[in-house]
Amino acid sequence: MASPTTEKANILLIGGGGVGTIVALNIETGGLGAVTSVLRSNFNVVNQQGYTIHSVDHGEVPSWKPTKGVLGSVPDVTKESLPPFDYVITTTKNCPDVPPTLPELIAPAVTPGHTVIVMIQNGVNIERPMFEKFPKNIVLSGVSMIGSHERGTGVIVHDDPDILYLGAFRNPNFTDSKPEVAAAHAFIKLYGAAGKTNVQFSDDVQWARWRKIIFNGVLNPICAITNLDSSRVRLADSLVEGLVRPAMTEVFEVASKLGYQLPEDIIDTMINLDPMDMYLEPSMLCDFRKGNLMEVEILVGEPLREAEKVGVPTPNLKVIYELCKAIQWRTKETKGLITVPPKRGA
Ligand SMILES: NC(=O)C1=CN([C@@H]2O[C@H](COP(=O)(O)OP(=O)(O)OC[C@H]3O[C@@H](n4cnc5c(N)ncnc54)[C@H](OP(=O)(O)O)[C@@H]3O)[C@@H](O)[C@H]2O)C=CC1
Ligand SMILES: CC(C)(CO)C(=O)C(=O)O
Repeated sequence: MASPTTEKANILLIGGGGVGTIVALNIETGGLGAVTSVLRSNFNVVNQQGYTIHSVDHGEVPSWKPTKGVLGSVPDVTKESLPPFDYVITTTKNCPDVPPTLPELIAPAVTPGHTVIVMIQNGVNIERPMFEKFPKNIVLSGVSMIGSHERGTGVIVHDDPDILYLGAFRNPNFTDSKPEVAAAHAFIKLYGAAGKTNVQFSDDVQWARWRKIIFNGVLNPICAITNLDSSRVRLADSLVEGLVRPAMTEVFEVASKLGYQLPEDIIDTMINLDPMDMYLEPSMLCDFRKGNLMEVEILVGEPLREAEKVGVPTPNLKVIYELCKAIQWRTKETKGLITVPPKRGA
């Protein structure tokens, strides 16, 4: 487990978009961690002028940068003789169908046996490839209920308060879970130090992830496929009873078969998660509208593969998955990640 090497914990955050920026701001405001953020498309703008943040929790924050600055790529701690990072926080979109995979991306910054990896990302089974690549590291799970998006380059609009359920994934190579639980509490302390966020310990991170996947595996992709925000999905004729509820019921049954007993009213809770007058755009719809790749595999593919393993029929989820994969395929073609054979006569 990381014992901070400097007075403040030395933190690398990878992916400074909607969620990552607010995560970095929370930590810096609390004063117990010093953050370096690795950025991609917004690197030049943020490097030159900082972020412009409109936050329901932090107010108006102009020209903001983490104290250790921003980088355009993941630093290699061994080659660059850098002090080890106590924490590497992942807040990118997680798309294992597009290389590099997340473990490959973060590897140069991870010190085996020292760095605590904190995955503040949606999805189920996301820890499995992490433990394969980093068998000696602690990996924490952050299930975030925030609403925060990058609306222009370096412009973050955070309009739904930050609630984070933080706990430890079980590393199958560790016999004792105590260091993992201690690491979760240590991170909660530094994350919540500013008192601007609602961060809570989660003692069953798999349960928390299967609870949230009822929303993220169904409403999120349906919003993207239909190009409708979640309020319009709820208003649109028979879509809720015809597709949303049946597909959520399938995911509920998969979770039950796996041993995660969710509350009986979870489906209604998730359908009505956000106030109607919020017109919430879930993250997959945001990606669709920006022409970005979507987290199809960790949000829809994994629940479906689990369903197949435990023998739960999921005909609705299967159709949602195939349609999402087709959208993803189209985005990959637009981005030049795949090419099709030339049209005859062209
Ligand atoms: N937004 C929300 O309100 C919520 C999101 N979540 C989850 O949080 C996670 C983060 O989502 P969100 O903040 O919305 O995502 P965003 O797309 O807003 O931000 C992700 C950031 O990561 C960057 N990134 C991606 N790959 C790399 C890379 N290789 N190197 C450096 N930077 C990279 C992206 O850059 P680029 O612009 O170049 O792609 C982007 O700036 C996801 O798992 C999401 O499902 C959970 C709850 C709510
Ligand atoms: C549930 C919700 C909408 C916000 O926490 C989300 O997880 C997402 O946008 O992906």
